[in-house]
Amino acid sequence: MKQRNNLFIALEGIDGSGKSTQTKLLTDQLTRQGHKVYSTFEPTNNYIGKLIRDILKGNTKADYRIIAGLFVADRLDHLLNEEYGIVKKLEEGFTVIMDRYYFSSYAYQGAHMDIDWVIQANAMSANILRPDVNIFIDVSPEISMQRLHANRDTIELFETLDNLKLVRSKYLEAFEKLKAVEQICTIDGDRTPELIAGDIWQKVASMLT
Ligand SMILES: Nc1ncnc2c1ncn2[C@@H]1O[C@H](COP(=O)(O)OP(=O)(O)OP(=O)(O)O)[C@@H](O)[C@H]1O
Ligand SMILES: Cc1cn([C@H]2C[C@H](O)[C@@H](COP(=O)(O)O)O2)c(=O)[nH]c1=O
Repeated sequence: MKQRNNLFIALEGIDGSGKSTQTKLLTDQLTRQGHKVYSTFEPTNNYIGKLIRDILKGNTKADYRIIAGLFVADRLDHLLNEEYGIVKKLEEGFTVIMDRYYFSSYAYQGAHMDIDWVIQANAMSANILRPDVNIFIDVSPEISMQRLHANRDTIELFETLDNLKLVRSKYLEAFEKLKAVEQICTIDGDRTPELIAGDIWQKVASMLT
């Protein structure tokens, strides 16, 4: 197994699976251990990400193919931007934690169009940077919907029970298709944040020098 001091970690899961919660817990843990950490997310808050969020809220209408293309463009900017790009952050020695990366496109856009097309459309990002590990927080869609309704006033475009069931199945399909080239670690997310964080830390610690 590759052991390095700064890693590129992608956290994946359906809406409400606890990615933001676990990003924070992992950031705190790594920081306590003396690592420089850059935590970030997709869709970004930059110019393309803002347009995507407008579409997700229902304020702007767009065809699914256009949404898929916007995620690809947002991702390339997120990788390559000279100011905030992840490639630069890794070169500077940061461990980068991503709340969603290209497996989110495979699962969410793959739920509405040919998954192989979505994988092809993201090939440039995969060639630039493949995560050292994709951590999939696997939560049942029913639990995830309960969490979203308990904690949010608004529900976005993809956040229905039927869609989240479909998205979860597309994550599993994408992992199966790409298991030869991707590092995938599945964590049972139907538990307390502390237990989930413990398992994530065990995986990450095993990859550090
Ligand atoms: N293991 C857990 N058990 C119970 N509640 C949780 C757990 N993890 C997170 N939550 C709560 O569920 C809600 C969603 O969590 P969080 O925002 O971390 O998920 P997310 O995957 O980032 O969501 P989204 O994809 O919608 O941004 C939050 O209110 C959070 O406090
Ligand atoms: C990166 C990415 C995200 N999405 C979807 C998944 C969520 O429903 C929204 C917003 O993400 P958040 O974590 O809830 O803030 O965007 C997607 O469809 N495709 C993607 O590539």
